[in-house]
Amino acid sequence: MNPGGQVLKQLHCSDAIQGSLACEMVEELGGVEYADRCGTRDSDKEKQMDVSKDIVWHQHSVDREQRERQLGQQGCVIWFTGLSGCGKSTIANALDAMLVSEGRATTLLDGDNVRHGLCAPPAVLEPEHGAEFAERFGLGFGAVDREENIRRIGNVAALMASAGLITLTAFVSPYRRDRDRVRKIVAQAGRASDFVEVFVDTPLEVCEARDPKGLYKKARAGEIKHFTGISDPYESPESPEIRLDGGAGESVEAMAGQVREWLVGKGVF
Ligand SMILES: Nc1ncnc2c1ncn2[C@@H]1O[C@H](COP(=O)(O)OS(=O)(=O)O)[C@@H](OP(=O)(O)O)[C@H]1O
Ligand SMILES: Nc1ncnc2c1ncn2[C@@H]1O[C@H](COP(=O)(O)OP(=O)(O)O)[C@@H](O)[C@H]1O
Repeated sequence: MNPGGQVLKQLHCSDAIQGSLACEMVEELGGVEYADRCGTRDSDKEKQMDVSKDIVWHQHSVDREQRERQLGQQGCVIWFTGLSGCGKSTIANALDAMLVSEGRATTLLDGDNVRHGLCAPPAVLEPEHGAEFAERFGLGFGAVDREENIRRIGNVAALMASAGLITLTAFVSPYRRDRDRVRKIVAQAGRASDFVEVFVDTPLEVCEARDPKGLYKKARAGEIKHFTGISDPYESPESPEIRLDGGAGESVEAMAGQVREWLVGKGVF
């Protein structure tokens, strides 16, 4: 990677972050906010820029194929996306239970849960790590924070798929670019077909009527900023592998079954 070159100038911010660039280099790419939050801040910037050259990929003796053979399935990422309240968690949870009852090895990453740990907000980090750390690494719901949230989850999901697990994820993941980046990460870790985008397409009115956590009410009252569908955008997938019509009165079991059938059809197990 040539950090000063034209090639980098064309990169997106988070691609540059993966290359361990210093704040100024990332800023140069146009991502000032992301750079300030996530770029390296060490005084010895020269050394920081060279760090990537000192990291060498380690080839393990147990490879992915061996793990998959042992489990009798292909690792993959089933990525549920949609508005808050569309049914992502409920359907992913039903599918998870269905697959586990059949002896499949799975895992389920859910937005609300992951935001309690790996992607915790600043207020959760501050008591243990201090204000500066919390401000730098804690995540909220602005576009850059969602980008980092999905980047972290995408990498974790790819690692889990590499371990042979059927990895179910339920995140709003409202931005197409962020989802497409995860698709790329997952494909690079395995096969192009390993990323399965499932769009839970439930009309906003239905989600808002459900409002199980009272968040839409708060968003309408202006108590929550950047609320997807109300004061923040949701970019629908253009060509998801699977589209579930979450507002048509179909049962959760039927929709989970639809995803299961798709996996069977693709030979995942
Ligand atoms: N501003 C705003 N916008 C959307 N959602 C919000 C917001 N604030 C809190 N919540 C709650 O957080 C859950 C979404 O977290 P995610 O990590 O999935 O979001 S994202 O993928 O980074 O967009 C989401 O969970 P689900 O309702 O299960 O989708 C909400 O309960
Ligand atoms: N197909 C469905 N039909 C009726 N209610 C549903 C359906 N799917 C989900 N629900 C209900 O809608 C609410 C939101 O579902 P949830 O899975 O939490 O959505 P999300 O994870 O997308 O925020 C829950 O109360 C759930 O029971």
